Amino acid sequence: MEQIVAKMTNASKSFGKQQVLDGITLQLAAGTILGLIGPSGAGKSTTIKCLLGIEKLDQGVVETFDTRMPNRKILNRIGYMGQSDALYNELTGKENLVFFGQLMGLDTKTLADAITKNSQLVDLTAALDKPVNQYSGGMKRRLSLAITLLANPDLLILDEPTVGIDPSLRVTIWQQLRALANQDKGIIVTTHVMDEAEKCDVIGLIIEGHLFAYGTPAALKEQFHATSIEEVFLKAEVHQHDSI
Ligand SMILES: Nc1ncnc2c1ncn2[C@@H]1O[C@H](COP(=O)(O)OP(=O)(O)OP(=O)(O)O)[C@@H](O)[C@H]1O
Repeated sequence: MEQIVAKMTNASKSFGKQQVLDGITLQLAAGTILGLIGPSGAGKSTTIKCLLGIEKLDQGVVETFDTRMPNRKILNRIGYMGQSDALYNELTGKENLVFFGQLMGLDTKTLADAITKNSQLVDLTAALDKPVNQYSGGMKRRLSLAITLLANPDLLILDEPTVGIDPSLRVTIWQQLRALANQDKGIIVTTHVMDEAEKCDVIGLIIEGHLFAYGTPAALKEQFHATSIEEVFLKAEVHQHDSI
């Protein structure tokens, strides 16, 4: 039976008078990648912040690893990479990796191995001794991703992980995400890149706080009579505006 790693049921959330999430229900199975797509401001980041317990739902339930969130004990099984890079700019890339790895409680040997492996993955090995304030935006993004992967979490939640990363490295990173999924990790990714969405097992299309469409890329293309997820996205936006 498939193991459900994260589950959100009937989630609603407002900021002041603005309803940002309206009755969102979705789930993530171990070994799969769920991609959240939608226009800017649709509610993707808020959805994942609610999954993590960083934001509190007004209504609905979130469970990860069969535990109702928020729950601190579960957090060490989750790797989260937000949209802004929370890095120490005065420290080098390596010092950042060591600092965050120690915070995660990794022992010296495990941490050293994880730093070697994940720095290679994001192609930062040669830049590890530079201070982060000399990094480009894409390099900071890659360092954040390496930090997120250090503790080998069972659930990865990545908010636009490939922004500022060039196409060839994007391909490598997606190959690695697929390899992690093949090791039974659950992965949630938000993206504005539609060919990345095509690589997901399941896509959730969020428009104005509603889960407007949800299913495999093939199912969504069939539902919208589209040949690509980009076309699904464009048609869905038109549908949404017609229905207002
Ligand atoms: N802490 C907050 N306080 C007030 N409003 C917020 C807060 N966080 C998000 N919002 C609003 O909620 C809406 C959804 O934001 P969210 O960041 O979830 O969108 P998104 O789909 O991730 O957008 P993007 O693709 O641009 O990252 C937006 O209108 C945003 O301005």
